[in-house]
Amino acid sequence: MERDSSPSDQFHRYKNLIQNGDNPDITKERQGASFNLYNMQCFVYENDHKLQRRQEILEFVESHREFDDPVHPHFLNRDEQIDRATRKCLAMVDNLDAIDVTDYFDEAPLYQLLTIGRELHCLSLHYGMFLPTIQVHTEKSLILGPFQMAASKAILGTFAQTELGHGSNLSKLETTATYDATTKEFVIHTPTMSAGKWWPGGLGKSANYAAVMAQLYTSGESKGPHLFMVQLRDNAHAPLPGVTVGDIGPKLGNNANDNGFLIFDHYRIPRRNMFMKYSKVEADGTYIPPPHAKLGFGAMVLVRLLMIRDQTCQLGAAAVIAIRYSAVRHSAVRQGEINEGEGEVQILDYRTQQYRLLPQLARSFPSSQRMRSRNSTSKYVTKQINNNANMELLPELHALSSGLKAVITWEVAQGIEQLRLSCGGHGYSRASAFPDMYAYAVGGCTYEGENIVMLLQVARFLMMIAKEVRSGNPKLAEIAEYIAKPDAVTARISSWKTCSDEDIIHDFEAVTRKLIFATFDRLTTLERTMKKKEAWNACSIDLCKAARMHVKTYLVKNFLARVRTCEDPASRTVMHTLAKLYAFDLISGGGGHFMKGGFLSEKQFNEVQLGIYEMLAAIRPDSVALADSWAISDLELRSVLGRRDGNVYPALLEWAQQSPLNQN
Ligand SMILES: CCCCCCCCCCCCCCCCCC(=O)SCCNC(=O)CCNC(=O)[C@H](O)C(C)(C)COP(=O)(O)OP(=O)(O)OC[C@H]1O[C@@H](n2cnc3c(N)ncnc32)[C@H](O)[C@@H]1OP(=O)(O)O
Ligand SMILES: Cc1cc2nc3c(=O)[nH]c(=O)nc-3n(C[C@H](O)[C@H](O)[C@H](O)COP(=O)(O)OP(=O)(O)OC[C@H]3O[C@@H](n4cnc5c(N)ncnc54)[C@H](O)[C@@H]3O)c2cc1C
Repeated sequence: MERDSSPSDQFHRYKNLIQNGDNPDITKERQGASFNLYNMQCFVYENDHKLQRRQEILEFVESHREFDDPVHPHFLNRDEQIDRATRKCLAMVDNLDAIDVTDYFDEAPLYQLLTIGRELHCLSLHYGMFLPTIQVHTEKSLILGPFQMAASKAILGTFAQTELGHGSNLSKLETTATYDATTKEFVIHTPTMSAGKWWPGGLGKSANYAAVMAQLYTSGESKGPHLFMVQLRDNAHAPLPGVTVGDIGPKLGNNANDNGFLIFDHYRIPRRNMFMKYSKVEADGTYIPPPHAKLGFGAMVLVRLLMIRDQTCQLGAAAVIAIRYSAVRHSAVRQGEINEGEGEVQILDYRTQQYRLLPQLARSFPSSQRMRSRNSTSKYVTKQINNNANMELLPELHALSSGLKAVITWEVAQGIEQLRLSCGGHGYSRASAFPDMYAYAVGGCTYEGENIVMLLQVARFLMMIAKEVRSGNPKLAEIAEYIAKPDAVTARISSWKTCSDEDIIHDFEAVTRKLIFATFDRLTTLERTMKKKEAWNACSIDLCKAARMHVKTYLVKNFLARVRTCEDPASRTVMHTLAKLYAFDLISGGGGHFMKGGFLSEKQFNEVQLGIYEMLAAIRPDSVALADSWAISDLELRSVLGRRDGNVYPALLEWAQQSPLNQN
């Protein structure tokens, strides 16, 4: 169809009307901050070295043309998305010298975000689970070969555990690995349709190897799920005889990843392909059990820890976008004026808007920071296990990683949705980045352990502690010491300005303790008339509530403790208010638990509510600077709404220009 002027011409006419330079509102916000941004950023990232590394990695990526996107990824179809991600992955791993590849918590995820964006891709499982599985589960004397092959990409692997019929319940996986002592091989087989592997990332097209979880049978006996290194494709990348493999189709998000299915037909692998660091099958078929039954699940524990940090950063990025946008957006209708006649206001000035934004911003800080010390805990535990077969800390680490994974992924997904809503219509556009962020984050509620299933693992740990405390002989892990403290009758919380950190912690601990023991009592009462598993099922909603509260208490305590380490007084003051807002918001949301039995009085509850309103007002002038303290570049953010310069409207027009529908 002929037109007088193309959409592109019209666009350029608009664009010329728009002035260069940062949006004046956002500049004003920055100038009004009560703290020094650099000091705050150093606190957020622990030290200036980490901050400097962020900048160096950004500059490296920006200066390499192979990381450019000729077409904006939002406008690609699935094949093109996979091609793009694969091209980027190759460029990424060809330049690994740019980062410390062992830094899985900071440098590696940042590098990946800058090069590819928020996507699980064809190498996510290779780096995220296959390499860690080799590291954690291969005997020291044998590790070099497979590790070097995997590290150099001579082999590309995935982690194939979930099946069509079973994902959470690992004990019921159906794929079998039957040892044949005559040929010294394992026979890997898919005995039923529901035993087909389903979901592994990178399996559909990319991987040629997999760490496969299968039920081990040796000398005619079942020994439970074990891991095996299995080659799937030949040198020409065709599936090997006995292997059927393919892509499972499009999903809610992460569509650049070729999640796949896998069926084995009596497929043989050498005996040494069993990962034998902890459990073994000797040549004659003798089985040697591991020092701890659950060591085989170690790679999952590590990835849960990685996810906690990764997901929290998504919430941080979402808060940055929504806060910056709220600073440059004015409400367009007359009713929007707070004081009639004084003109339009920034939407950031609405108290309801602050209530949508600032608790999410607060939520994004504690878990990201704690993960730095969790990283050292996990290293410590791994060392203990490797050196002394000391398993004492394993249950604590399992409970903690499962609980944090469940609570944080849920809060991140909910938070991103709340922040999307706070941006009105533009939040619904993919240009905002919210849809991709949400699709990425919500996947984390399911993979690496479905959240309810994970909470129930925490509850197992808590019920065991409660039983020990009641028996008067507790051996308490550090994270559970508070469970043995004496009962508290009344809450200590008061006005946000006067109540101390100790008061807040006292109340959180007391409420969580009550919840744990109330659940424990209900469970033990039910167990008198029901089978144990039936009683557990009947109690499971309360068990999840107690587990959630335990994790939230942990997060509140750690946020407050971390704020105390901030050396810059101005930054500490703002962060302290943010930490209190975080705690008060949790109390307000969980009011039922706090007010039960009159623990928190109505007067105190009102003070909590009022405190929230006052803290929102107190943080408001610093909100853009607090968003900036995440030190996220535009390349990392990938959001038109969250641009650092605040020039949202021309950027939206420019982004829309790339729609293929505007090309003819
Ligand atoms: C440049 C490079 C760039 C690199 C960037 C890097 C960034 C990476 C980012 C990450 C990307 C990765 C993406 C990942 C994608 C998803 C992958 C998957 O989903 S994969 C698939 C993920 N799939 C899943 O996650 C499946 C989830 N399901 C499970 O994990 C298990 O079935 C279960 C835990 C639920 C039950 O276990 P089960 O044994 O069946 O049953 P019981 O309940 O009877 O428990 C008995 C006892 O065992 C105990 N215990 C249990 N586990 C552990 C442990 N780990 N430890 C210690 N203890 C443990 C438990 O406490 C209990 O103790 P007690 O009370 O008796 O004392
Ligand atoms: C994006 C994505 C990527 C993935 N990547 C991989 C991968 O690379 N490799 C891999 O092996 N897997 C992968 N998975 C699979 C993932 O690990 C599983 O989906 C997950 O572990 C949940 O298992 P399920 O799907 O069987 O859910 P189910 O266990 O069937 O859960 C369904 C419902 O049942 C409930 N439920 C289940 N068990 C219990 C219980 N004991 N008590 C109470 N409620 C229960 C759950 O809470 C949930 O509400 C991926 C999944 C996704 C979404």
